[in-house]
Amino acid sequence: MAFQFNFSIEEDVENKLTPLGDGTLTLDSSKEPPVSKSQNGKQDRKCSAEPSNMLPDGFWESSMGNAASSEDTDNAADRSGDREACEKQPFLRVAEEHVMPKDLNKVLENTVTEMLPGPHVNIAVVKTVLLKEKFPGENIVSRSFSSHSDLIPGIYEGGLKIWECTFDLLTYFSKAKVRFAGQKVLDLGCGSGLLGITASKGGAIEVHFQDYNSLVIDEVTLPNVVANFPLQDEGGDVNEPEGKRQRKLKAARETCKCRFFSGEWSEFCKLVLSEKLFAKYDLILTSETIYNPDYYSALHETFLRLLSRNGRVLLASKAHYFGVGGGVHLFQKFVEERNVFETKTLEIIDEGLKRFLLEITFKYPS
Ligand SMILES: C[S@@+](CC[C@H](N)C(=O)[O-])C[C@H]1O[C@@H](n2cnc3c(N)ncnc32)[C@H](O)[C@@H]1O
Repeated sequence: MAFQFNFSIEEDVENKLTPLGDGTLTLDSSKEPPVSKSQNGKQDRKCSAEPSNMLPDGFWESSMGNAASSEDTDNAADRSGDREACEKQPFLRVAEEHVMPKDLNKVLENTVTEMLPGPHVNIAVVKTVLLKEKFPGENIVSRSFSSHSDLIPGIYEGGLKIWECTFDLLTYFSKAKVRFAGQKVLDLGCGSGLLGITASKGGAIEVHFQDYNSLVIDEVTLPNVVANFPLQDEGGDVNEPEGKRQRKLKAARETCKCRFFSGEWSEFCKLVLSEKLFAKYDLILTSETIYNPDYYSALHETFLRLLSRNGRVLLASKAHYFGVGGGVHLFQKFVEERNVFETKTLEIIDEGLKRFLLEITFKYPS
């Protein structure tokens, strides 16, 4: 199955892309093993804030503004400490919460919405047109295009497009009649956010979306969520038919129960755990997030710290990721060695590139 892009880039921008230097990896494992362009297959990971030359002016500041508005003073102080620590350790991209904009129509500006093809009925996907004026200079989109890579470790982790294991999990949800009702769900490494959106539509009480890149959250995840719960109150027309009013209320409730975070996993953990009333997740959904063995420790720690004792992780992955070296068996071995969780194979999809669906639960639930 070919990967489906849910963004496009203005032609003019594409024409002006300049080739990148070392450090990019291609993960298009559906055809042939990709080539690592760097000598050691890696690039120094950059710290916290998007490097200023990769984002539009004011982009970082605006997401900082969002974060500040959602945190109390103590937490904000903690976070600034995190930022300093992060500046010293260039491995951690600091986590931020992205607040849902009040005017949801703005979120869908310059986008075209389509229904997801195939058996995954009822999910709208936004095709985002990333305009040159909005993202001047170099950014993760142009870097991804210019380097012909699906990710740039530590800079762009692949969330701009929908990866095929997402479709495997969506299919599994319907086949296995996975229940979301009443659950607190995390879509970890969400990209398009289709897993979390499905959970929300299925009655989850709260859904959190996390992606490494703030651009992905703002330009892909959030628009997709809004496109799936599009109605909002436009001023409370008293003559509005009851049915329409009820639908608006329902849509508003759906969007309210979603929260959005960007940042590296251990930073994300710190951010959510800093909330006094944080309740752990009943269900963590995660697709194509075990490609890089360097991240296994942070991922395992995230499950450990954020999953409720009786909760479960549903993880979808290719058997092996050429070029980066991760894959199902390596990750299962890593989990076994830590002896905290057990993994169960739910399904093996053996068409094209072999893919796995795993369930991960605590070995000793309380
Ligand atoms: C290959 S993409 C998959 C996106 C999406 N789940 C899908 O299936 O379409 C991997 C995702 O994992 C997240 N990710 C990978 N490594 C991460 C890390 N160390 N910290 C935080 N997020 C990470 C990225 O945000 C990215 O969206």
